[in-house]
Amino acid sequence: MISVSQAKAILQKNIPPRKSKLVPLEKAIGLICGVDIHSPMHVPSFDNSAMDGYAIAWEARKTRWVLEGEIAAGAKDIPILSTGKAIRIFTGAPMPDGADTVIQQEWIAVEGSTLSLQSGEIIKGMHVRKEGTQTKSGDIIMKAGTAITPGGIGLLASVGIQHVSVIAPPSVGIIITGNEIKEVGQPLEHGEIYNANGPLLTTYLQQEGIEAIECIRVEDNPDMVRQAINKALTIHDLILLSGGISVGDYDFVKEGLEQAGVQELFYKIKQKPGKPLYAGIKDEQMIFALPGNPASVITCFNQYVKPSIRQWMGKNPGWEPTLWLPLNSPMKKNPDLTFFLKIKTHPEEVEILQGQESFNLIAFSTADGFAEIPEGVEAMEKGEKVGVYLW
Ligand SMILES: Nc1nc2c(c(=O)[nH]1)N[C@H]1C(S)=C(S)[C@@H](COP(=O)(O)OP(=O)(O)OC[C@H]3O[C@@H](n4cnc5c(N)ncnc54)[C@H](O)[C@@H]3O)O[C@H]1N2
Ligand code: MOO
Repeated sequence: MISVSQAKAILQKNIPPRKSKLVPLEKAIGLICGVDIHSPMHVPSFDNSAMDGYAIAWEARKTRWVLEGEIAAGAKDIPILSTGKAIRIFTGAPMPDGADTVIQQEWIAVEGSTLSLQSGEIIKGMHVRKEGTQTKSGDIIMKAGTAITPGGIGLLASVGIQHVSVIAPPSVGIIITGNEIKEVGQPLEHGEIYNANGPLLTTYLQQEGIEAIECIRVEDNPDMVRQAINKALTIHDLILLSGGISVGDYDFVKEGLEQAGVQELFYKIKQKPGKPLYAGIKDEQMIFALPGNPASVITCFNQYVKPSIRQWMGKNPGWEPTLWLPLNSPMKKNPDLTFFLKIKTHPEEVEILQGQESFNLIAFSTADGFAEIPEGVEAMEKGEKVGVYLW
């Protein structure tokens, strides 16, 4: 069996190569920009007013103008400014030829068609947003590797970009094994349980920005498990299996993966929960067989699958704890294993929640992360700091 850090190091070295794809702008949120993006236009694309006020040609010590005409935002017929005159103008409206300065209306008194300056010092060029001052056509406006935010989408939309090349999220096939599993909505017979792993894995993947998810169920039958694996390998980049990876007589996942030509990266980690985790690769595909207990699935997903996906997608993977906080109670454990404990964080401390068994999901109603208690540690005192992974 390998340690948690060895398993993570193996995964980090074996993430398949990235692929890129073109997506509509509104689908790019949360994804990583795949190439440097150049602006196809100047921004602003025309000189325009930054204020509601009056467009003038600046002259030293001039304080009176004759008003003629107006220009609203979006106006098509733009008058030319005559010498000594002013044109009424609004924020975002194109500047008229002949004008170089805008005076905000609060500084001006209007009497008939005469404008007089009441206060303020007019600086040549003030309140004019000049063409190309934000961005020149051809400038790089977003670098490859940037996480695309709503603000970034606004920037790209502002230069008329409709599609953006991003690092493609992997397409994922989930295979849920188990004769005892029923879907929510079906009646349960004695000995049966509801499928928790399918919905939790699907929604974890959705949170990572993955839309191409197929989730199927197979019985604990070696031929059916093998066929499901082979089919998933023809379609998906990432395959997640739930259950059937331990040593029972009805655990057929490992042999199914071997028969499908998957190369094992590791099997079994010195950890609790999730000890019998399997990871493998085939061509440019990655495969995880997650131990069926739901809390083991959640732990293994968060510790190994999620960081692998994030690294694959060019994001910050989060292989290590993000926070160190003191325990609010002492704890004891088996020193041969790393423990991942469901926790609730409080402003200054960590609470270890009740129900740490691998079958027990109750802690997830309040948990906001895991604490990692490393291999080698047998006991911890109240107040000792633990590494925390928040969801
Ligand atoms: N003799 C040994 N037995 C077991 C060992 C061991 O080392 N020696 N390891 C235990 C550990 S640790 C784990 S974890 C489990 C992993 O078992 P499998 O991956 O083979 O999973 P299953 O046996 O199929 O299921 C385990 C458990 O989880 C429930 N389950 C399965 N799928 C779902 C689902 N989709 N939704 C909700 N619950 C699910 C299933 O009913 C079982 O109770 O092996 C131990 N045994
Ligand atoms: O390792 Mo298992 O996931 O503890 O029950």
